[in-house]
Amino acid sequence: MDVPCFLSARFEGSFAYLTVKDRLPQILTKVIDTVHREKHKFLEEYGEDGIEAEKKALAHFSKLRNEMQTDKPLIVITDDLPDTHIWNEYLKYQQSLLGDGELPSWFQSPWLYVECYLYRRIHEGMALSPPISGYDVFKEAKNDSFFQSQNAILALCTHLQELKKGIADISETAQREAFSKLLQVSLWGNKCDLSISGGQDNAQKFSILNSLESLKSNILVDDTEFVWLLLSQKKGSSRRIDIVLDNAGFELVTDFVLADLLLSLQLATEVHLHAKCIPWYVSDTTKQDIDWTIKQLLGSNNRWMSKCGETWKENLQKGYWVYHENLFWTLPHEFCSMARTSPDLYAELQKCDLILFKGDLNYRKLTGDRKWDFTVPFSQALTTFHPAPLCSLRTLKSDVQVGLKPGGGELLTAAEADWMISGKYGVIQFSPLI
Ligand SMILES: O=P(O)(O)OC[C@@]1(O)O[C@H](CO)[C@@H](O)[C@@H]1O
Ligand SMILES: [Mn+2]
Repeated sequence: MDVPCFLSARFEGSFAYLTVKDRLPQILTKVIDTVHREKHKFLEEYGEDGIEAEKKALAHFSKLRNEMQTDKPLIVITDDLPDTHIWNEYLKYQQSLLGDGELPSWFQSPWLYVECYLYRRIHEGMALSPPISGYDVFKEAKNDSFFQSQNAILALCTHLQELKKGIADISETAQREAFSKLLQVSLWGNKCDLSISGGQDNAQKFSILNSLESLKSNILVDDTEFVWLLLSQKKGSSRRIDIVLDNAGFELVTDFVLADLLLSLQLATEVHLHAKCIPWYVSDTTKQDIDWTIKQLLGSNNRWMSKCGETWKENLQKGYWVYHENLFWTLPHEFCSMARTSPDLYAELQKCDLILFKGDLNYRKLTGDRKWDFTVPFSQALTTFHPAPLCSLRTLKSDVQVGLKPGGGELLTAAEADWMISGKYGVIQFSPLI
């Protein structure tokens, strides 16, 4: 099957170009500022070794920023982590795709590759700077985002606990309505992403529940009915739903609330959560973020928030929720390569009854970050990636979108030139197991 070309910064004026030219350097500068500000903590904790390490990391990041801003060739990664060889093999693969003498570079190579490569080089900078290697350069921003979203989190936890009080007696229609509402909350939670904002505050300041009705027209593809039909059949039977998480902070709470409801409505008997192994795309969730978020809720003086914290901690302890970690999620690979490059993960996902993919980067990897026509069916854009029935919950923050009705994309472009990158629109897009 012919597949279109990759999004790339080589297309001047494209969103990829503006990202590599402006936003990624902005994100890297915020990393430099953050590590610089932590100097006194590194001194307190590690003495002079901490200061030397901080200097080494800053030098690494400054060199990295210069390489990116002057479109230098991409270079091998020199730390010695479990995925280093995979990244360096991938660099060779990217080079093999080019003509003689050409080298992969920031503005010429596929956007998906160079953006993922940036975050892996940031991690390299910390890995090469012991004893501060374990410091998450995005932690402060992720924590702030959580603290700025307290009102929205409080409203959501209250909503969930009130709903659960009478959940055993509500009608099938009310159950479907409750599910649909929290699926939309999880979708719009994806707006709170610190990569699109260049690391600037992007927290959820008010209760999202009151906005769902007004946001409905911004859902460009709503396959909730297909998801509901899949899950409402054989309720109570053993069923596994996986959530490939995206951002920490408010979005992570919306995903926990959805995961809680899936169990409470007996739409699932186990929910598996996939987070990132390393700090990624500024606000993506790591295991430390999961533990920190639940601890914050547990310590809340609000009864509903602390109740949620207790339940979610217990779900993880008792195996109703299962945590997974896999290097694949922080590699540059399109998901259609998973069966070949990460067969263990693909086999794991084949055990699922449904996989929920959160966010824009996952959507880009699902569709290969290619410039598909808007009307190409979602299942077709997945090409060979069909481990299980899957649904993307994604707010549009990059210029790739499939599965629209004829003329839909063109109408939106005529009305709002930035409809694919503003985060204003979203999709609940389903693909059955084919
Ligand atoms: O995956 P997320 O958190 O929804 O979004 C990630 C993102 O902000 O980063 C990239 C732009 O730099 C795009 O994929 C998208 O805009
Ligand atoms: Mn993200």
